[in-house]
Amino acid sequence: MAVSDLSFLALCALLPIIFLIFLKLIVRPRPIKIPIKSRHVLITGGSSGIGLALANQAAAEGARVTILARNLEKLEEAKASIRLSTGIDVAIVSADVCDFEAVKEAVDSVGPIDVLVCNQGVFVAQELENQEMKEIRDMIEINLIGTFNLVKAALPAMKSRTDRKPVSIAFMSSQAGQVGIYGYTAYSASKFGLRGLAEALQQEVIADNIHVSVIFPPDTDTPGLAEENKRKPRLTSIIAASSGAMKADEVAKKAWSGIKSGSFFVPCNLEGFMLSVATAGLSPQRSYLMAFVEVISAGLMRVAGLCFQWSWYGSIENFHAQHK
Ligand SMILES: NC(=O)C1=CN([C@@H]2O[C@H](COP(=O)(O)OP(=O)(O)OC[C@H]3O[C@@H](n4cnc5c(N)ncnc54)[C@H](OP(=O)(O)O)[C@@H]3O)[C@@H](O)[C@H]2O)C=CC1
Ligand SMILES: CCCCCCCCCCCCCCCC(=O)[C@@H](N)CO
Repeated sequence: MAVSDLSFLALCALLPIIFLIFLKLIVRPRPIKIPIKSRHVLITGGSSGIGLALANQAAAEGARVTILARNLEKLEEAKASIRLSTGIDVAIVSADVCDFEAVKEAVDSVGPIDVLVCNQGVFVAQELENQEMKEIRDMIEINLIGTFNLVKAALPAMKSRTDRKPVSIAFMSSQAGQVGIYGYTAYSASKFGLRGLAEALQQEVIADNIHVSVIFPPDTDTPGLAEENKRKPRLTSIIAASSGAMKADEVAKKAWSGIKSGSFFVPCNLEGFMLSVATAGLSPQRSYLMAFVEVISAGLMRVAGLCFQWSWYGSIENFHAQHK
């Protein structure tokens, strides 16, 4: 092999390293750890499904947990089930996230929060044409406006805490908050909204050492999903099946590991990882490695995304052909 060939090879090997150094200069660094042991964690929608799994795991890790939801009986049941599995008592508080005054009162009554997980949510899959305005309003009100109410109520105390330890605000979005899916016009709008809220909020609160995370789960086995499945458009199920379903415990595990490392995007499975890379846009990124993966695979991920779209539009076409 000639010397020039060797130096060319060496350059090829060096390029990624040079590129990583360049990324290190432009990506704002600081790996971070947000411990939850002995800290106060408020989980909304903590009486069922993913929220209950989040509460269970946080309690097991030694966090002081409060769960918030509307129905007091369901909250009591959740509290009893967490005690049964962990031997630990969580605090419960009943409030409707749509009512700002009630949220403020609830948040003030539970004391300063270190980790706020806005997980409450409702979902009814239906073509926009067939969906009631009431269902559309509920999804926007509970999933999006309710989250604004929570952040507005909790932020003042979070900002004025005296220790400067890192704290977190996390939002439960959905893979349907990264890509629009048939049957989810209102739901996707509410979940895409959370991303906008999160991106802007992160810039506003970074100086207070508050770290924002957005979690994007696929279909997850919960009471909410069982209810949704009773009347789901066939095409919604077909398209959503592109991403493998998960158990609530698995989603909670991914969510906690993302929140604790201060990750902005928290995908939950392989498809979710691909989706997060494909939709990285101008989202913040604190991991050089992930930034590197995003940059070098951007083109390829666009191709993969187009293949998915191609297959989804194929399913839609087939469906209409069969139902003419
Ligand atoms: N399951 C899935 O397939 C997926 C779910 N997600 C998201 O994860 C989150 C949790 O979903 P999941 O566990 O399935 O839902 P569940 O329906 O099982 O639980 C929803 C929780 O939210 C609470 N809640 C609903 N409305 C309000 C309200 N107005 N004020 C306060 N609390 C409220 C419920 O309690 P109560 O009714 O008593 O108020 C309950 O605790 C949602 O944001 C959902 O969009 C994301 C992707 C997939
Ligand atoms: C670049 C390649 C990316 C490939 C992956 C594409 C997969 C998209 C699947 C979207 C599934 C949406 C599920 C919504 C779940 C949900 O929120 C409801 N159950 C209501 O809660």
